[in-house]
Amino acid sequence: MVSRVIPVDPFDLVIFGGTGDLARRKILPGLFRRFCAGQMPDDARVIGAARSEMTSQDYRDFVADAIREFCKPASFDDGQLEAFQTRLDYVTVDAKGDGGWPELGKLMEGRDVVRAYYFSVAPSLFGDLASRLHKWKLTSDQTRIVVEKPFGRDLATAKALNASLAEHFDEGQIYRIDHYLGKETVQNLMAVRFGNMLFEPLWNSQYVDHIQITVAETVGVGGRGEYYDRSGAMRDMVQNHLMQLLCLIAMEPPSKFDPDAVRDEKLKVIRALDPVAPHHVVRGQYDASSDGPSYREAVEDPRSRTESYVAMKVGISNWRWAGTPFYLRTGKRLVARSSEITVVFKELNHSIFGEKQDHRNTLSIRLQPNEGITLNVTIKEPGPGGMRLVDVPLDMSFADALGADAEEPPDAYERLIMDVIRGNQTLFMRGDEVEAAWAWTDPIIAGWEARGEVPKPYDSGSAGPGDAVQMLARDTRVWREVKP
Ligand SMILES: NC(=O)C1=CN([C@@H]2O[C@H](COP(=O)(O)OP(=O)(O)OC[C@H]3O[C@@H](n4cnc5c(N)ncnc54)[C@H](OP(=O)(O)O)[C@@H]3O)[C@@H](O)[C@H]2O)C=CC1
Ligand SMILES: O=C1O[C@H](COP(=O)(O)O)[C@@H](O)[C@H](O)[C@H]1O
Repeated sequence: MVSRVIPVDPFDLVIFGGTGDLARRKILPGLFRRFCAGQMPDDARVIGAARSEMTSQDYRDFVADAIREFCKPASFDDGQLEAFQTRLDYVTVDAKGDGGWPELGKLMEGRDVVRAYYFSVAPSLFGDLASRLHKWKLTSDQTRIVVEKPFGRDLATAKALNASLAEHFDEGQIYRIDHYLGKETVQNLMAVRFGNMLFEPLWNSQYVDHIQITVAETVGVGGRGEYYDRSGAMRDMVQNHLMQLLCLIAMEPPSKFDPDAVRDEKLKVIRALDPVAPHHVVRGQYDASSDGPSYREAVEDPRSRTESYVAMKVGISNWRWAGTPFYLRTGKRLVARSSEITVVFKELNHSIFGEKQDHRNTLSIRLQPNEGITLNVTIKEPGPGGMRLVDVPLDMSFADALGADAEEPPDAYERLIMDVIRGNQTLFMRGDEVEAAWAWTDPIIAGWEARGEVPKPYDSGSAGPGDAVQMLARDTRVWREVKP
């Protein structure tokens, strides 16, 4: 397969928080992979910025260490790494003070290139960075800012953040990252829905019984306990990643694949979400196991009421989906790392084969691992046993289908950063979308707090709390098995 690398314009990318965890694990290795793929023009530079005192040479060494640690072994050679290092600079900058800003300005002076500022710092610094970029005249029409999650912790804080960014930047310059939108299969979801005749006519409550969205993780909260315990699965995963998946699966076809057409349709879905009744939500918290501490041990709070798991039944009140439930679940320390969306079609209303069997078509879109799509269809059981029906998968793994020599798809962060440089906002959240998502999430969280709800314990390495199974059983449905 011929590799298709679409070149981007020359750029200066300043990473505020260039020494942090996200920069080391995702942003810098991602940029290096794009460099190796030939997508970084000669006149493109990456500038790390943080409070730590270091020289540009120190930073080049720091980045090389990060790349050696987080890029797949043997996927590059030292020559490539040395060439990438020549594109790196570093400035000591304090987001809360004036130190370092003139030096940053000097470094960027006189360069007629795209300017992108990646805010990879704590959200409390986003407003400081925006106003100091403005104060030190480091912005122009060519400027873009990339804002990490979490984008607020509720509607009020998200509105305040939108307002503070809007003081200095137009909406067209603000790139709110949701890295799930950069995943290969998430974009494939749109290709499958809107690039085929086959599915769209059946994509509604007349033919779809229900839809399941699962994002299961094996990892716990790790070193991010302090942040996570203030957030929980609802704020950390549902309000953003699962909400985006729900939007893409449920939205109307946009008139074209452009940023506002797509984001308008997603917004309509969020605004059509029903309020969620308390008995349609299950919250869980993982227990200790032989290979790891309990949630409460991990966050060092023996009474924490924060959920590491949430499952919910969601309704969409619009013409297409009224009556079709969407079941969402996500959690940490589960049995497998497995993210998938499954569309479960209705049973046939009459069987000509004279036997009543539960045969349903399902379409599963696997996000990770083993990205691909499986369509379950009913056929005759092979052999002389008469007309007995059996369900078989039509399975397509993208890796197999595209061939062993297919180029490995860019990871979510590298794809999204290149979209920032290109000025393409399709895979980024618009301010009104984020606010609408919080407006739906806030009352659910407020209800838990008002009722003093304690999450249900679940075994690490399990599929989550039994109550989530009961929630579907009440609807005579079952969750898909969580398997790697
Ligand atoms: N890590 C992850 O997996 C994920 C992180 N995120 C988000 O990304 C952002 C960064 O997270 P993460 O990298 O984990 O955080 P870290 O705490 O690891 O890094 C924070 C960075 O900010 C710098 N910094 C802190 N204070 C200032 C300041 N006053 N002025 C300038 N720089 C400052 C730090 O460097 P120094 O101390 O030298 O100034 C460091 O480079 C956060 O918004 C987080 O929510 C989102 C998803 C996943
Ligand atoms: O944003 C986040 O996502 C990760 C899961 O991302 P994935 O790409 O590994 O599926 C999650 O672990 C983290 O808590 C959350 O902040």
